[in-house]
Amino acid sequence: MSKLKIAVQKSGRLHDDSMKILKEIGISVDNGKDQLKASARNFPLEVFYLRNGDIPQYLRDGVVDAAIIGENVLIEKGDDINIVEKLGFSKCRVSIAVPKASKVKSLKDLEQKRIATSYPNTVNYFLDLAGIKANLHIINGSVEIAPNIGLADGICDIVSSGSTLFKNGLKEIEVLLKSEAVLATSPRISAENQTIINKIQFRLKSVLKGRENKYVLLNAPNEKLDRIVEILPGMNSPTILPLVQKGWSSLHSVINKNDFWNVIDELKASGAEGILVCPIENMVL
Ligand SMILES: Nc1ncnc2c1ncn2[C@@H]1O[C@H](COP(=O)(O)OP(=O)(O)OP(=O)(O)O)[C@@H](O)[C@H]1O
Ligand SMILES: O=P(O)(O)OC[C@H]1O[C@H](OP(=O)(O)OP(=O)(O)O)[C@H](O)[C@@H]1O
Ligand SMILES: [Mg+2]
Repeated sequence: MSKLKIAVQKSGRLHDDSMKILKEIGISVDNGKDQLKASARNFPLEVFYLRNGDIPQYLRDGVVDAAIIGENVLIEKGDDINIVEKLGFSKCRVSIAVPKASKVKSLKDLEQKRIATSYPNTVNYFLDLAGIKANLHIINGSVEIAPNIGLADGICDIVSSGSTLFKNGLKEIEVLLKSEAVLATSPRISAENQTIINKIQFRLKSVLKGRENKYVLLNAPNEKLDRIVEILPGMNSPTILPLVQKGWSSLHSVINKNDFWNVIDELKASGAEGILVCPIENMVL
């Protein structure tokens, strides 16, 4: 039986969450700190632990069939690679930043300026769109230091909290793109391995949907139930079961985790008691 070869970052920001999501979809693999390859124990899958930046080439060549990778790296190096599913972790943006005192306010002001970056294709794409010509200095790390040492007038790099920019006296002037970890596939994937990816995608959707929602249980007097049902924007009609205590019922519903905090006060004011909110592991739709 064919095994799907999937690349996961060997170490770095994507590694732990990538292994965690594989585990959450029921695939057990040895963690790769000291090894480059591992087989799943209960699924036709082989994991290759690789550098994030090398993965687009491996996908293109068909050396691996699929990968968990930062979307920003695919935009930079893999525009022919298919994104199957966004995974909701390692969220960041790729932005242009300049020293706080700089007069550069937008892409337009970068004409003939020096920009340090590890993302030359991305920067060039956006500069071309804006009709701007600038000089790129390609460096592989510590990009934020470049303006301070006189190497560049601005930078293009990953921003998340913004603290690295802040510590280096830089301000973000333009967000070029937003990124998160994604499941991507090789253009050379076989039909047989595509069916394995389809299974993985189905499981991922169930886990990701579960993460977005909470299972809510509460008790309420029967005469208050209609109002409470109105407040709860449930997936389907909620389940209502009678309690031993006469005139009271227990109500169960699935609710978006963000919506829950918006309605909690109203639920209490409408007579809901003993409210329990539980995580959902999987939501199969
Ligand atoms: N500060 C951050 N916050 C959130 N996500 C980030 C951040 N920095 C990077 N990422 C995301 O995580 C990915 C991996 O980043 P990391 O710094 O671990 O590796 P790398 O140096 O890009 O890759 P390599 O594995 O090739 O050494 C990036 O491509 C990006 O998608
Ligand atoms: O906005 P922030 O939350 O400060 O995050 C942004 C920083 O995170 C990344 O570096 P990382 O820590 O991955 O170091 P690296 O350059 O060694 O990859 C990125 O290259 C930025 O420098
Ligand atoms: Mg990094």
